[in-house]
Amino acid sequence: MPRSAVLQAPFSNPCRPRRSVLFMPASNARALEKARTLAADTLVLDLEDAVAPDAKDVARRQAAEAIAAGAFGRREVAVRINGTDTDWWAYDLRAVVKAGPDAILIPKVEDAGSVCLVADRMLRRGAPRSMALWAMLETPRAFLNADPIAASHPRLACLVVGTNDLSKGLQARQTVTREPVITALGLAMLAARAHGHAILDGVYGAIGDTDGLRVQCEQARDMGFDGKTLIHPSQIDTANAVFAPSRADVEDAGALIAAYEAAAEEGAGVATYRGRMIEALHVDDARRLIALSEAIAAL
Ligand SMILES: CC(C)(COP(=O)(O)OP(=O)(O)OC[C@H]1O[C@@H](n2cnc3c(N)ncnc32)[C@H](O)[C@@H]1OP(=O)(O)O)[C@@H](O)C(=O)NCCC(=O)NCCSC(=O)C[C@H](O)C(=O)O
Ligand SMILES: [Mg+2]
Repeated sequence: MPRSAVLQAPFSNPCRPRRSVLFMPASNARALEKARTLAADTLVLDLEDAVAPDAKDVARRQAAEAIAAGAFGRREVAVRINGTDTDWWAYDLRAVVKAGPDAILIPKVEDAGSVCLVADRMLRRGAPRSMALWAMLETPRAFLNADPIAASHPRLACLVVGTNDLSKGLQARQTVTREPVITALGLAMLAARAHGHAILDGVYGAIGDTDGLRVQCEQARDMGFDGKTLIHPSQIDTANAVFAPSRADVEDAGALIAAYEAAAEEGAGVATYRGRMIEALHVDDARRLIALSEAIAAL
């Protein structure tokens, strides 16, 4: 590959910040209304586990009405439908696809077939090409099948890890630092990036524990996750701060690019910057970081 191509190599989802991805039960009209005022990058209107069986009809209707009414500004809006092992998911799609969410999130995906099943039904319901499909990995089998799931369909754009259901399935304890699920997080991360997808971390259930939330956000950011799924508005600021490049990060990235370009002018393919070896790959990463920072600023 010529060096110019390396320097401008594409990277996954360069311009869509997903630092904070807030779930809310679509049966909760107050939460749907409040979401329009919150600083979350993405909203997930839940039709699945946060909605009681008796409230599924109301939730579907409210989700569709809220999306059709709009006023979500630049926030991305996804709908989590019920799993393909239920009687509800097809009704969910029938209600919400025509309202035009940005994405449909399928919970408890265990194989490529269920992604294709939902994708086919979305097509039949008239979903535009721009409507993405996201898949939640939440069971031991899902993480073992992460690669075929990630490769399953061109509409698939994002993986989301469900660490509550995973911990249940593993009979693992939920700890702040997550050693019991770190292998699964790594498998999901490998599969997402191998196929150019975004990837979001699981929720942190201790709503008042900002320190614990920050630890998990920093861990996820360092692993490469794009952001964290959240359950309460009080968690948004922490996720937004941790997953955004700092001003110092952006300045450092700009200086690194300048140092590399100066060395490249001299015909070198490798240089040193602040005592570190830098190559074209570091320039790609610096460009990604700057692009993310600019996209956040544009919000
Ligand atoms: C957990 C909650 C039920 C708590 O609700 P509540 O008691 O109403 O909280 P507060 O009184 O502190 O709320 C303060 C105000 O904020 C609004 N609010 C609260 N939560 C949300 C929200 N998620 N989105 C939007 N707005 C929200 C309240 O309405 C109050 O507003 P105001 O009237 O102005 O005072 C509740 O937070 C909640 O339902 N959270 C989301 C639960 C959910 O969606 N769960 C599903 C996702 S979890 C998951 O996916 C796990 C995964 O599957 C896995 O396996 O790991
Ligand atoms: Mg779950």
